Amino acid sequence: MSAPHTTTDASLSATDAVVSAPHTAADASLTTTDAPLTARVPGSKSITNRALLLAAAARGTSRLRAPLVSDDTLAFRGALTALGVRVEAGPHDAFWDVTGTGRGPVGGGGVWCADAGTAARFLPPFTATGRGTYVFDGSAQLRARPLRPLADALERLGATVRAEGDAGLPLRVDADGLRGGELQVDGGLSSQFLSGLLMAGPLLRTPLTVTVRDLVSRPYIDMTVALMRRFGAEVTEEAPGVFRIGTGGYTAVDLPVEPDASTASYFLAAAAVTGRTVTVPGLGRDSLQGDLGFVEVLRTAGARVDVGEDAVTVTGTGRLRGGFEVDMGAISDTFMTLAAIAPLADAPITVRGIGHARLKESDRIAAVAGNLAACGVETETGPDWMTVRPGPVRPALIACHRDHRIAMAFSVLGLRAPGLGFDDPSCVGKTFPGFHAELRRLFPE
Ligand SMILES: O=C(O)C1=C[C@@H](OP(=O)(O)O)[C@@H](O)[C@H](O)C1
Ligand SMILES: C=C(OP(=O)(O)O)C(=O)O
Repeated sequence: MSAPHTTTDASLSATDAVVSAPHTAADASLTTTDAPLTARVPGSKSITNRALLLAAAARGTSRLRAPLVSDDTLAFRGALTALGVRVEAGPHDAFWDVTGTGRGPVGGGGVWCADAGTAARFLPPFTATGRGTYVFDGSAQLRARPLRPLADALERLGATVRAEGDAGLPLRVDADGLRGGELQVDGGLSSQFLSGLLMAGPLLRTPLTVTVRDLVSRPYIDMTVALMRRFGAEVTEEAPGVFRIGTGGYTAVDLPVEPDASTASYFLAAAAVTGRTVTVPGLGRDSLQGDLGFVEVLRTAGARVDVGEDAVTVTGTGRLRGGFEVDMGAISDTFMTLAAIAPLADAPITVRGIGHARLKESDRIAAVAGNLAACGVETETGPDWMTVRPGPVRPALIACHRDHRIAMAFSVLGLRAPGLGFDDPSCVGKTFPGFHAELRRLFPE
């Protein structure tokens, strides 16, 4: 399997799905003559939290350079610390040194996951490879998110798991190591179940073969496999969706963390709607993050896009083209970035394949539709799609639903639509506490 080039895969699926793109009005008031901007985008949440886990499971001390420092990664780090893993931060969090034991944790205890889906889905399999009783819990928001397919899979590998909530958390894991063998897992609600099981694989007593059905968010699995290999694991995809993992464990590494591609989507979309040029350094064509494929959607919408070796640049062309449909199932964290700016386009835009986005920090289809309605924008929605019609955007109070991406996506719309307020702007801290300051630095009022 050629793991690292997920960006290309995601971008192909984004552009392939385009069915039509007729164009009409351009906004002549926008120009591209202003100075190019460079966005300071912090580290990838998904890479930081995977690297924390893999380093905790590895033999030796790993150095994670430029990790993301945000609510989600601090929750993940705190949970590992509670499990007895040593994490030492360098000056200004320039790096985190993580000392692993080469096996699962022992001793048991409570594990607080806060709002972090990655903590709730990656840490139970890790603890199950160790010994002791672990009780996982998190915020009311995280308690509402599904965990059952993961709990069932861990039971089949020999753990005793009790899910106390309707969906998942609180979750109790009685651990005494896991056996390998053949395992089937359903990936239709979230890819994170499979990522958690794959990462636990090298710590199992015998080799594991996992077959996944109905997988959403596939690029995150490619990221998981690529990082497992970086930490020395033997993992192969023997047939599409069939993964075999050897029992050789992990070895410590020195790992630079890329800037977060989902976070970059807001600044790149800002370029598209303002007619400016925005570059994000450190995100290039070899990125591990499928969400970089969002730029192909911006290209379809009329922006100029350059994905270079070590940077991505988007230039707005003064018009946002609509009149297309796009499947964003592989990169669903970025669908709100598109949907929030879609009223500015010259024709309707339809996003498909995003049913699983209803199971995140909020029901994201409903949250976007509700906020666009408050702005006087027409939408239509279905179980896994939404259409946004162009039209004037009136001032409104955006309901963030404690969802960082709702706040960030609608902030981009706010660059072109005056009078948007936010009921909970600080919820951006889940992945980028400095988001509003950075957007204001680049686009002063
Ligand atoms: O594995 C990961 O790091 C993630 C996978 C995705 O979730 P789903 O697989 O539930 O879509 C994504 O939405 C989330 O922000 C991070
Ligand atoms: C879905 C998200 O987070 P998680 O699943 O990691 O909580 C997200 O960051 O958009």
